[in-house]
Amino acid sequence: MFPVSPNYGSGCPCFPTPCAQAVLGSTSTPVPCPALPACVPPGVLPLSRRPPAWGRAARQPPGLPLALARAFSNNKILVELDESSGVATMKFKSPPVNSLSLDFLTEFCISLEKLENNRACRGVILTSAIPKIFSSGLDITEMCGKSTEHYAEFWRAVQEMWLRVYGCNMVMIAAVNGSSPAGGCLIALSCDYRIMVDNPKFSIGLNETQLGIVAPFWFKDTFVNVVGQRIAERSLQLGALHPAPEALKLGVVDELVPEEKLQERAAAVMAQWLALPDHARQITKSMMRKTVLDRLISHREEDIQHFISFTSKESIQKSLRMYMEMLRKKSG
Ligand SMILES: CC/C=C\C/C=C\C/C=C\C=C\CC(=O)SCCNC(=O)CCNC(=O)[C@H](O)C(C)(C)COP(=O)(O)OP(=O)(O)OC[C@H]1O[C@@H](n2cnc3c(N)ncnc32)[C@H](O)[C@@H]1OP(=O)(O)O
Repeated sequence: MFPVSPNYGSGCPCFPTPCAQAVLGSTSTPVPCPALPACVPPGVLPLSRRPPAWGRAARQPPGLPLALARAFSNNKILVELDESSGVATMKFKSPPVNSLSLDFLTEFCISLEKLENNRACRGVILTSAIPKIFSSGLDITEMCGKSTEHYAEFWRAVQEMWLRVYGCNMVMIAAVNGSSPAGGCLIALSCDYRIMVDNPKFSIGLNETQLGIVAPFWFKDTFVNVVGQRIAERSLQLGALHPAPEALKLGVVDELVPEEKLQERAAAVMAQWLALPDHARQITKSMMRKTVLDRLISHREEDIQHFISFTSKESIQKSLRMYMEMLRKKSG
């Protein structure tokens, strides 16, 4: 099996099965995937790939089986698309706590890409099928006692997930029906709108410092863009997990609803957002988020190296092991 071009990634339409041009020949001269010129920054879909579909859901592209368009589920995420509204729901169902493992992240990116490539889909609601938990954030076991190659692969997948959600042209709504620390909070923050269940037992925030680790700059940028510099600075330094009512006050989430109203409310908010012309909303979104996206895109490899050297430090490994031990003691 030949290696693929360094430009190859899930931004290519042929991902995850590289087309002939994406594969490096024995000369190992990088040959980019032919679809790449159409892909603006890697990991972010260009506006031109999504035709405007304002006012109605566009038709299903020919050749795609209808059943696939309506619902598909691999393992850890259930995806349902309502073609009449153009709204898909991605329901996380990876027990016990929807932690963001490499497998989860890979499935997440493939599922979102399928929806992006489906003209019938204009908006996505992210939610959880696990009671009381939206997502417990990055799977800590992926960052403990593994090889540097594994850390690189894992971190690239985390970056890819963020680039895809934050750079997504579709309307993204987080229906947060449980606790959402760290990476789980990042997913919600990367959406266009956040609705959380009104339950003070559910909390949300970037609690990395509590684990003895540091939220990467693009986590921080995303947070600052939602809540502003002062709230982000205090919350990040303290590694605060905000109970739902406090999260609302600080602007971490946009509204709270009773649990039984969550899906209905998410659908209503989605309908409001989809009432706007796609092209105007998409260009505005891209304009608001471009600087932050570009920062990671242009420093992606450096960020991976940074993650590897940070995570490989014995002191960081020790902190992560102690944290996992604390979780195990609490649960058992
Ligand atoms: C300068 C900087 C440069 C570079 C950047 C470098 C580094 C930055 C790196 C990383 C950034 C990371 C962001 C993250 O997302 S880290 C993950 C943070 N997550 C958490 O802190 C959440 C921890 N979990 C909990 O608080 C709770 O589990 C809960 C509230 C989500 C759910 O509580 P429950 O009581 O319902 O469930 P538990 O009994 O606690 O857990 C069940 C089971 O699941 C295991 N588990 C929980 N969370 C995780 C996780 N995130 N990863 C892996 N495993 C997890 C827990 O241990 C239990 O397992 P056992 O049943 O005991 O085996």
